[in-house]
Amino acid sequence: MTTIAVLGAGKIGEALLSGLLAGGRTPDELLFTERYAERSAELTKRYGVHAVDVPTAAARADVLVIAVKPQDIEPVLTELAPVIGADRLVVSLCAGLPTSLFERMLPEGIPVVRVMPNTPMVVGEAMSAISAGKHAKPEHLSIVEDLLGVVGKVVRVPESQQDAVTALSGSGPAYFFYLVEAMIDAGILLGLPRAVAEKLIIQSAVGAAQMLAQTGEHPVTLREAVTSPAGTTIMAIRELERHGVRAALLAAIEAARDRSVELGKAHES
Ligand SMILES: NC(=O)C1=CN([C@@H]2O[C@H](COP(=O)(O)OP(=O)(O)OC[C@H]3O[C@@H](n4cnc5c(N)ncnc54)[C@H](O)[C@@H]3O)[C@@H](O)[C@H]2O)C=CC1
Ligand SMILES: O=C(O)[C@@H]1CCC=N1
Repeated sequence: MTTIAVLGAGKIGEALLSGLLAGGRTPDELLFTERYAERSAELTKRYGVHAVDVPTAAARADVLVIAVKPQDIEPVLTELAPVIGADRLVVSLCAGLPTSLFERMLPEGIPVVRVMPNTPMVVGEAMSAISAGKHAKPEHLSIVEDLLGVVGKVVRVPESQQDAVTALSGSGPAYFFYLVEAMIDAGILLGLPRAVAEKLIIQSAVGAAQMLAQTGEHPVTLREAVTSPAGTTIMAIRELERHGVRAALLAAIEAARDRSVELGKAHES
């Protein structure tokens, strides 16, 4: 039985714990550490998973998943370094932080796998990209693939691509939520009751996502099928182009990539 400890059970840490439980893991295979006692109590009540301190997590868990904010990484690694055994696997979910930071702060030879997941983990639909650090072997990548395969899809990427991945799929759900929020507002503008607008847009988003996932058709083909000559859709597309929505997305995702690079640089020695 592989025991997994999540160090820092905030939004993504909780998403992982709940996704693993929904995927068939039992609470006794999972542990977490948390800075705030109130948060620990809340998670234990909700999931039956126990909060421990870092030495206990290092002693009992085979896989230590680090899910604190990048800005909070150093105290966690300082606490972990003296207590971690050589047979443990460290998995970082932290945006921007290179595996070299973990390798530098932890004892020599500890395998580290960098992961960029996303929050659809809570419904078993995460997209996670994984990269091996210098001491991580193919079997370590396989362990992480098996672990995250329970909560969604997993791809392997070179670590040099992780900042781009972070901007695309790590932050990606937020862009879709933003779009949905704006489209619901448009429904309100057109006089629909909020509940109706929400239902229309959420189901349209689910349907469109399922079509993308299941048909294998290119998004352009799917969009063209909705866009009738001199119809309604092309009038909306013209406005989206006029307002530079495509260019805004390119610039937005580039800015997210740049921020990921910057978060990593803040911890360079
Ligand atoms: N939220 C998201 O959609 C995603 C987040 N990530 C990454 O996951 C990490 C966590 O992000 P969130 O969950 O959004 O942040 P969060 O702030 O919700 O969670 C971080 C948790 O770590 C705890 N913490 C901080 N220092 C600690 C310490 N020394 N010991 C124990 N617990 C400690 C905090 O109390 C908090 O509950 C970040 O590095 C972020 O880049 C990655 C992919 C997606
Ligand atoms: O916004 C952030 O920094 C984190 C990383 C990817 C998604 N959320």
